[in-house]
Amino acid sequence: MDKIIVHGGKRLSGRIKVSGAKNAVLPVIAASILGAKGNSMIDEVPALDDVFTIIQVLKELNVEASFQQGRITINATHELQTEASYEFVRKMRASVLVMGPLLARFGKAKVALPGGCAIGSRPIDQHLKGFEALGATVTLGNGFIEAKVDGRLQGAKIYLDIPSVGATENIIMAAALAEGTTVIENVAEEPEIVDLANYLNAMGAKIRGAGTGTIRIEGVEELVGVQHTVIPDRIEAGTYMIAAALTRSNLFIEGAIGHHLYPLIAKLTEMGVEVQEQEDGIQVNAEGKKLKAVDVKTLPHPGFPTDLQAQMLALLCTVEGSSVITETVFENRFMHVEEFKRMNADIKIEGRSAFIKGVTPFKGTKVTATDLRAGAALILAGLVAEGFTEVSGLQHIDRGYEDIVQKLMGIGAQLERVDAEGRTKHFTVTEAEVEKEIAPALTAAVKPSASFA
Ligand SMILES: CC(=O)N[C@H]1[C@@H](OP(=O)(O)OP(=O)(O)OC[C@H]2O[C@@H](n3ccc(=O)[nH]c3=O)[C@H](O)[C@@H]2O)O[C@H](CO)[C@@H](O)[C@@H]1O
Ligand SMILES: C=C(OP(=O)(O)O)C(=O)O
Repeated sequence: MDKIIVHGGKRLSGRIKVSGAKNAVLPVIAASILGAKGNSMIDEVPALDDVFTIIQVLKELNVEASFQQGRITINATHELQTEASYEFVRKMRASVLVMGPLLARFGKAKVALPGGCAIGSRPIDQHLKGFEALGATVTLGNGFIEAKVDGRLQGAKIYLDIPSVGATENIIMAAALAEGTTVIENVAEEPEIVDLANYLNAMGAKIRGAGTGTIRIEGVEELVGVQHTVIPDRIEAGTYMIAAALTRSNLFIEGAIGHHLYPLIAKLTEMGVEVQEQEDGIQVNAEGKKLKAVDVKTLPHPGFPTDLQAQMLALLCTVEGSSVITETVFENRFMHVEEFKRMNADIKIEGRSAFIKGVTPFKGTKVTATDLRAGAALILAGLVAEGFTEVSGLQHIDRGYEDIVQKLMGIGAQLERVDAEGRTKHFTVTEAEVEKEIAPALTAAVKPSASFA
């Protein structure tokens, strides 16, 4: 298995470019299933394992999809299969997002039950409650969930118990083709929901209120494929903003949108980091600054994102004093704490809170990414650690960070990716490599992994 070896102690400087958002592109690709006419063309698509997985899911459904030069072209105009196998849902929970579009367009969808994962049990009851409210019959058995409706789904009033991102996405995709009006209350307000609604509206849907707590959808009879450019990845951007703070550097995060990152900007500012929003990105300057300890509580947007919790924890270890991070979104998202302790961190977990005592002089050692963001956070800690930090578990990082090694090297970090024999892997995911490495994987009907490993 590959590893990333980070040589700590290098000051970072310059510009780092943000890729298209993983969490926006996945629902957008799933929504392309709704295009009964024409091709969908999705631009700024990052070359990530999760993207390759969702393309494989679509191919399994008989959708035509190709990925070239950051653009995915999708044709879903013909009759499709309506079953998504465990193979893919197990690999990536977001595969469950094909359920709403399949149910809306073909009146049936069967998707493997996702099961638990490293950050929590992650049920999908709110998705299913939404489908049922729209008139579908939902049954569970043999590890699958099946939803069926005779004729069209019917518009309904739905209240989500939790503002779930996935449930909001699945239900708006289903309701887009329902007969009549659907009003969903207590929905997720994340920027990725707005991006999905913009894409669906361009396809011909009538969705209002995305980005607020209530979404109203007038169902239409048909949607057509269109071009759409995915928003920049606010979590990747936030990870690099935290990298600037953690290494006490001055970095420009190209493409980052301030409006999507206010909870992080507020915390960094509170800590004493200089953050300046500019037209084409965000400047983050922590050079020569003595940063302050702060408390952080993760919440649904516009609260502090759980997907930046591990990275923030790494940063707070480098600050003098006591900080508390409270994780309210996922019940088990502190698995990385044990790995940070291996690097010398002084952290105690009590219930849903991590009590951090700084300053930690991080020491390089062997650590394992327990999930995607934990992996990125360990790399960040490695940037300031004494000696070498060897991060394994890269299958998590490959799900969500495009070219992380090359990008960090571009701003002065010293790190490399090595294979099991210790040979350096020099690659940027160039278009040629996407074609060479990924295209064959996409043509295989079912392939366990499309990673580079
Ligand atoms: C692909 C994608 O976009 N993933 C993001 C999405 O995940 P995802 O859409 O899975 O996250 P949700 O917003 O659905 O989950 C939030 C919380 O609600 C619970 N829940 C969710 C649905 C449900 O039916 N019942 C239920 O109890 C979950 O277990 C969790 O505790 O939002 C999360 C919260 O911002 C992010 O961490 C993920 O990166
Ligand atoms: C938790 C994440 O993703 P997913 O919902 O796909 O597991 C994430 O992006 O940090």
